Amino acid sequence: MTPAARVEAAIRILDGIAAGHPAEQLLTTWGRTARYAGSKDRAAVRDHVFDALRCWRSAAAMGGGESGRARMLGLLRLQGQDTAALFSGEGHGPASLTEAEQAAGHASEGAEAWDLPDWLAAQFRDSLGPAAEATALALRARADVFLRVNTLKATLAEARARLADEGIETEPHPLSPTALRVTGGARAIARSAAYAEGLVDLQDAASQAVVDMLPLSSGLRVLDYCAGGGGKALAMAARMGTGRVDAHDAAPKRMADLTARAARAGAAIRTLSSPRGPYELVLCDVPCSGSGAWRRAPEGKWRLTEARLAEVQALQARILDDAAALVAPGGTLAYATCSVLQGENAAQIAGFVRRRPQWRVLSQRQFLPAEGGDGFFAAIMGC
Ligand SMILES: C[S@@+](CC[C@H](N)C(=O)[O-])C[C@H]1O[C@@H](n2cnc3c(N)ncnc32)[C@H](O)[C@@H]1O
Repeated sequence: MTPAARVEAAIRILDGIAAGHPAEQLLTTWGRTARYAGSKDRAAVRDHVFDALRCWRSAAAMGGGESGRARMLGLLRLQGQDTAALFSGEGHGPASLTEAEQAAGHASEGAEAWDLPDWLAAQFRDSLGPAAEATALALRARADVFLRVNTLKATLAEARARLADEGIETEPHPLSPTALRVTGGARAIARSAAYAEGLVDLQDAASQAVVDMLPLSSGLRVLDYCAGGGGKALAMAARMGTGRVDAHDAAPKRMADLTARAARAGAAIRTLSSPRGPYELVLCDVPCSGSGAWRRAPEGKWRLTEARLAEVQALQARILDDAAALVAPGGTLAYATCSVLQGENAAQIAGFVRRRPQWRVLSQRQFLPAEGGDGFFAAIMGC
């Protein structure tokens, strides 16, 4: 495909997103029909679509309209690309720019420049104060790819060397002693032997840093109460060395791959449908707005509503109450979100200790995207 044809494909997908269809679904459908598209074409179209989702408002402003065509035009202008060459009507690309399109478009200000809906920009300001702007702007850019070195199988140096042999370049990252930032060859990770043999796993650096905060040691009875795909359960098992982690999720299907992932990693993880306790440590990595991870999943910015956020916050409080009942006397309850919003983070924890005064907060930390990883929050509580 020509660069212009890739732009045309992205325009059609952006129109589908504006009509309410999920981006992943539209990309899959396009991929099935576009048999002429090679892997580089698919990656380029995907990048256009996700770049536009990250900059949905500012791209529309810069392109002078809300159609897929206007947003793509605005995005390319923001990126400093030659829009006349890409909108020339040639090479299966979009039709030439009209005079009106050439004259339209403006630079953004306020919530538009932050690429957030107005109500969320206000939440960012209330939650993050002086860090709000930098956080919003960081979420407009692509995320780095991070690996977690599985210390059950390799040291950091061994993993880096094995990855380098397969053309994957990495560097350590200050957020976690197990984190490697991928600086080259990211597309080769999934088919690399280092990955297949369980030396490394894909996991954001701040997600790893959350696990680093947990008081883990081998022999502890540990439960990951909201295990999902098991990223944190696997990291916990690695930290514990010989210990075992119990994993639970209200939607057990989400743990479907966990047994195979644990086997690959050499980690002892048992999935349970109704954990009984007591446990010395229970982690609740709760469902959340995902606002800290909007670089990776930018559609969330535009699909989240105030009503949905309130529902999620109520669910987080219920999960905390349920999980607390599984902790042994003197044990630890840990809470994590990939959110930067106060109502899901410090305010949620303040509400919990008000409801359950026997619990006290031992530590809590907000990780922001400006530190390199996703935005995460973690609180460790003891009773
Ligand atoms: C943020 S995700 C977990 C991600 C996972 N810990 C990881 O690191 O890969 C939150 C999970 O909580 C689960 N969940 C939702 N409601 C729950 C509940 N009431 N009890 C336990 N898990 C719940 C969801 O199904 C989802 O898999």
